Formats: sequence, structure tokens, C-alpha cells
Amino acid sequence: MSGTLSEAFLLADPMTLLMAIVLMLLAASGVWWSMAAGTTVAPRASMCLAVANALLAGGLGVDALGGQAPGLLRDGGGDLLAIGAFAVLRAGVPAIVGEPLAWRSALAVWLASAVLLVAVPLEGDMRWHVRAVHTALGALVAMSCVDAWRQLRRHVRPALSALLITPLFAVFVLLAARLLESFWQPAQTVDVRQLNEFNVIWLWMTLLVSLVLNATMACLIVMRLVLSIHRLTRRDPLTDVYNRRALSEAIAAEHLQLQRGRPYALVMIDMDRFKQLNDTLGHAAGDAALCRLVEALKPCVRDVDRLGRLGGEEFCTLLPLTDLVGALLVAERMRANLEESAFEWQGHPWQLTASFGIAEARPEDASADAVLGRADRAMYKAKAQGRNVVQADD
Ligand SMILES: Nc1nc2c(ncn2[C@@H]2O[C@H](COP(=O)(O)OP(=O)(O)OP(=O)(O)O)[C@@H](O)[C@H]2O)c(=O)[nH]1
Repeated sequence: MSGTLSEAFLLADPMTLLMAIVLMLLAASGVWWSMAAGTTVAPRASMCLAVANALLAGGLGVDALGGQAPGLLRDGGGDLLAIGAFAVLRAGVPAIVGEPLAWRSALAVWLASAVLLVAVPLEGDMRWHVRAVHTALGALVAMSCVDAWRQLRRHVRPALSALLITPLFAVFVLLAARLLESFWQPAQTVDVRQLNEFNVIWLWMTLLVSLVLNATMACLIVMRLVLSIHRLTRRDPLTDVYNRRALSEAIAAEHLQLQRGRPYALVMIDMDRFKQLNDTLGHAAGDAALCRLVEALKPCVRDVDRLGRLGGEEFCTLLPLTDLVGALLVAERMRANLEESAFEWQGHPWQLTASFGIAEARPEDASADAVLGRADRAMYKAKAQGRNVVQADD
């Protein structure tokens, strides 16, 4: 049974397979066009994928037509369409994660290929022509792979990054196989339409990989959407630090570790005389001052610390593995940094200061709220002492 199935696969007509790939690419292109035109989700990446699929369909369509293709396309135009498809794919890969298009390197490879294909006449032994085209295609896909790997590594774990670039790598393997075949089987023609085992397997694989590649790109775009929604739900839109909910979750999680002997401390931060600043310079100046406050605080915290905005002009920092003495040092650095930061609004200078309250978590604290309450009380004591002061809880 399995023998009959594999025979049926191998007996497939290359022309039929070629046309199936062209139709599949055109359908994928249509889906990407509608994504680009009808939604605001990754429109640049969707447009690149629409164009890449359409150009590749054009290139393979010219291959299928062979000598019947219109003059210019027959004379290397089809190859330039295919190289154009991979150049657009290469340019568009960074756009999938919201980075600028990598159009320079893509254009450079496409132009170099165009010059080469125009300069070398399409006659005699076509192997060198096929090798040049597949080298250009392979180079573009290799660049896309490296780029995709670098971008993905910043957002997801290495194993998932490797899985997600597998379809792109598979395209590279297919192109390399076609290139190597021209060396290994010099007696065989380089025409993809000819019925032989290599062509049939290669075309089946191309059909499969094109499908999987488009599906993976769609997955990547959905992943990007999910990540940005996740980020929006956890960040304060004005200052981009953690919002109250995300910070409370982080503190509660840290509190669970307290019973296992992992200490932590909280620093409560409240900007001084913020109402006066708002009333004098306006609400926009108040917003800018909040951003400046965050700029001054950020250099004082480590990667493991969590800075969040509880609301209004009140912020809090979670310092894992830190005792009261360590927290005092951090808070004092923050206070001095803010005091030294120059702030002015439309030519009006304004001295920014804040009051700081510190509390260290104790084993008898039933919940994180108890620690937060002590830090809050310490912060009000700092206000009572005249502001611009760091105060620890008793
Ligand atoms: N610009 C701006 N103002 C805000 C924001 N959230 C809250 N406020 C204002 O912050 C002010 C807080 O005033 P208060 O609670 O009296 O605090 P304060 O003036 O800093 O006084 P002290 O804390 O005692 O020094 C209020 O006027 C709020 O309207 C915001 O996101 N942007």
C-alpha cells in the first residue's frame, strides 16, 4: 500500500505540480493582500508577503510556460521575477517583528543578479545560468534566515526560534539541492518540467514548504499581535513602566518566595508638590515630569528589579534579594538622581524631587499588602519631614 502511494507521488506530472504551486502561491498572495489592505496588523509585512508570493507565482508560471512565455519573460525575466520574490521576502522578514524593511541588501542582490543575467546570453549550456540564479536565491534566503533568527531570539526562547525558522531553512535546503544537483547530475537537463525523480520530489517538497512557510509567517504575525496585547495590559501607557496590576503580581510572586528565605524590599516613590507643577505649568508639563522622573529612576535599578506606576504621581520599585540597607542605598541614589536631573517646560525650569518610603519584607508579613502598607507609611513620614527625603519603616 505504502509502495503504491510513494509510486503515485513519484509518477505525478511535474507540470501539474508546478501549476499547483503557482495556484497555491496566488491564493496565499490574495490572502496577504487582503490582510495588508483590510487590517492594521503588520500591513508592511503582509504587503511584502503578498508581493513575494505573487512574484514567485509569476516566476514559476514562466518556467511552466517555457518557450511559450512572452519574449522578455522567456529571456531571463522569469528568473528575475523569482529573485525579486525572494528579495521582497528578505526585505520583509524584519517587518514581521515591527523592524524597518531590510531593502538595501535585498535590492543589491536583485540588481547584481539582473546585471549578470542581462550580460550573460541565455544560450548553450544553461547550467551556469541555473547556478547563478539559485546562488542569488540561496543568498537572499540565507540572509532572511539569519535575520529572522536574530529578531526571534530577542523575543522568544532559542528552541522556539529554531522551530520558527525551520521553514525558511527548508527553502534554503531546496535551493541548495537544485544548485548541487546541477553539479552531481551533469547529464540531466536543468529543466524543472522534465519528468524525473529529482524534479518530482523537489516540486512536492516546494509545494509543502511554500504552504508551511506562509502558515509560519501568519503564526509569527499572530504571535507579534499577542505579545503586543500582553505588553499593553502590563505597561503604563505614559511612562512605559509596569502598571499597578503587573507590579502587584510581581510583588505577590516575590512574597511567595519569602518563606523559602528569599528577602525582598519595596521602595515607594511619590513626586513632591506635583499638583503645584500641574497648576503652574499645565497637565502636559506634569506628564513630561512623570516621564523625566522615570528616566531618573531607571538607571538606579537592576534588570531583576521591577519599577511600576501605582497611579497618579506614585511609583513603587520591587527589589528582590535586597535588605533594608541595600534598599536605602538604591532609594538614596534615586533621590539624588532626580534632584540633579534638570527639568524645564517651555523655558520654565522646575526642580523635581520626590519622597521615598522603604520597607523590607519580614517573615511574619502575611501578605505583600502588609509590606506595601509599611512602605507607604514610611513615604508619608518622608513627606512630613519636608519632602525630598528617604525614610525607612520602623
Ligand atoms: N499631569 C498629570 N497629573 C496627574 C496624573 N495623575 C494624577 N495627576 C495629578 O497629580 C496631582 C496629585 O496631587 P497631590 O495628591 O495633592 O500630591 P502633590 O501635589 O504631589 O503633593 P505632595 O505629594 O504632598 O507633595 C493631582 O493634581 C492630580 O490631578 C497624570 O497622569 N498626569
